[in-house]
Amino acid sequence: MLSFEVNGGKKLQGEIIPQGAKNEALQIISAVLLTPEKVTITNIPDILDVNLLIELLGEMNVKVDRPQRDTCIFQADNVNIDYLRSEDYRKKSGRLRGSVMLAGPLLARFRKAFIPKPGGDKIGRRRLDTHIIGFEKLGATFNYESGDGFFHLEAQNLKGTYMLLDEPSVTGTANIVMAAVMAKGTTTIYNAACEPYLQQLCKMLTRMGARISGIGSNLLVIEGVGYLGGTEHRMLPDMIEIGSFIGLAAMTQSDITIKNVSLENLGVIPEKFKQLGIQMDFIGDDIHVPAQEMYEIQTFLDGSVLTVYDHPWPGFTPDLISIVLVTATQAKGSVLIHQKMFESRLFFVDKLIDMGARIILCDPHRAAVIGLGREQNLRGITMSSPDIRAGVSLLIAALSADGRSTIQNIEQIDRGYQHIDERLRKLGADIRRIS
Ligand SMILES: CC(=O)N[C@H]1[C@@H](OP(=O)(O)OP(=O)(O)OC[C@H]2O[C@@H](n3ccc(=O)[nH]c3=O)[C@H](O)[C@@H]2O)O[C@H](CO)[C@@H](O)[C@@H]1O
Ligand SMILES: C=C(OP(=O)(O)O)C(=O)O
Repeated sequence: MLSFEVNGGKKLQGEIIPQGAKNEALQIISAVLLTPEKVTITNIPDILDVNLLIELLGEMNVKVDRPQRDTCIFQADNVNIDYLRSEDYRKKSGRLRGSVMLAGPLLARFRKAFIPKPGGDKIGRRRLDTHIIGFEKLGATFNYESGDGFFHLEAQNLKGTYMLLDEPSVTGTANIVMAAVMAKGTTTIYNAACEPYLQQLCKMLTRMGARISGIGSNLLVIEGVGYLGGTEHRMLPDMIEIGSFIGLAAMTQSDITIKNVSLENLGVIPEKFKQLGIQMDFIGDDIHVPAQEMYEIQTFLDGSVLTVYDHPWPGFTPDLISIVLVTATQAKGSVLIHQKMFESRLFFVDKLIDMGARIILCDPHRAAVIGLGREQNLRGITMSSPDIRAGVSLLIAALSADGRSTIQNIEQIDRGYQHIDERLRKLGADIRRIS
């Protein structure tokens, strides 16, 4: 098990370029299965989850040429579907959430798919109902085999229909969209998720020949087409990494410029960090976070305590709730953090409390943070990273803390943050990867 050893308390300085977006990459790379032609994808993040998905495609006989680390040329002209029934596939795909999105394109193109119990963060119940019910509405039949733990899906003909999703599931919407692009007739998806990840997917599919309207909204209308062709696609910068770097800069009193952030695709993210009192300058498409001694959490207009909660896009993403929480521990003032979507994502606060943070975990979904206002620094400790975003939050805490911290189980962090130790060292951090 790998760990990070961090000597905290150093002020960082410099520029950092965000990686390509993890959650977009998982959708986009799954979509290459929709065509036998070449698809070139750039700005691919070099992270565990994405590399594993690329490996899975390779095992399925998809040709993968990686001329540079951030660029892949895929060609799915001779796909081996049988691999999907193998023990190897079950094991590997069970290590990431994104593998579930292979099902939509496989159904669309090969009329059958298998979904093993997907992996990803253990942050609460993560059901697949939206995916499966959506596929069923398009005409697929499924059966769950408890013996092998697979959902088996089949569809002789996929037929467009109207559907109102029970919740705007991100991967669920992506899956249904990919299944519907080659269905017969018109599919209308209401209560669709509309994160930039999905907007990017729909734009890519459109370039491949799909006919999709309503992109960016929660009402997608898809006219099925008979064939999709090759294309090129460039991933947006990872908005979760960008938010993480804003929190990191404020918490460690660092002067950091986050380059090429694609501000227009960040939604309310900068605003939420502003509500914590963090000063930012927007220079072209860069965000400059100047070194700041103090940041003071705003109140609501009537003077009541601020609440930061997650909500489907264009609301605030649940993937930045842990980062906001840790950043608030050194602010002046108080905030209630409400993680509505996932029920096991806030338990990491016990480690922050051990480090000296003032936090009351009200219940699994809510934590009240009473900012220390730099009256005292956090103390370095040994801790383990329970999930990807909690892991980075603990890393931010460790970088700001007095003394040495050890963060174990950093595979969780490596799932989604590219070469994070190297990149932080370039900013002046004292961080080492140890085994
Ligand atoms: C690979 C990938 O893209 N992962 C992201 C994706 O996961 P994923 O697509 O798995 O997450 P879903 O959007 O399906 O939903 C996540 C959870 O939130 C609940 N839920 C969802 C919508 C809603 O309106 N109310 C609600 O309570 C669901 O029941 C589920 O438990 O979206 C999540 C929610 O943004 C992110 O945390 C994950 O990083
Ligand atoms: C929860 C996350 O990822 P996944 O859905 O891949 O587990 C995340 O990126 O914060």
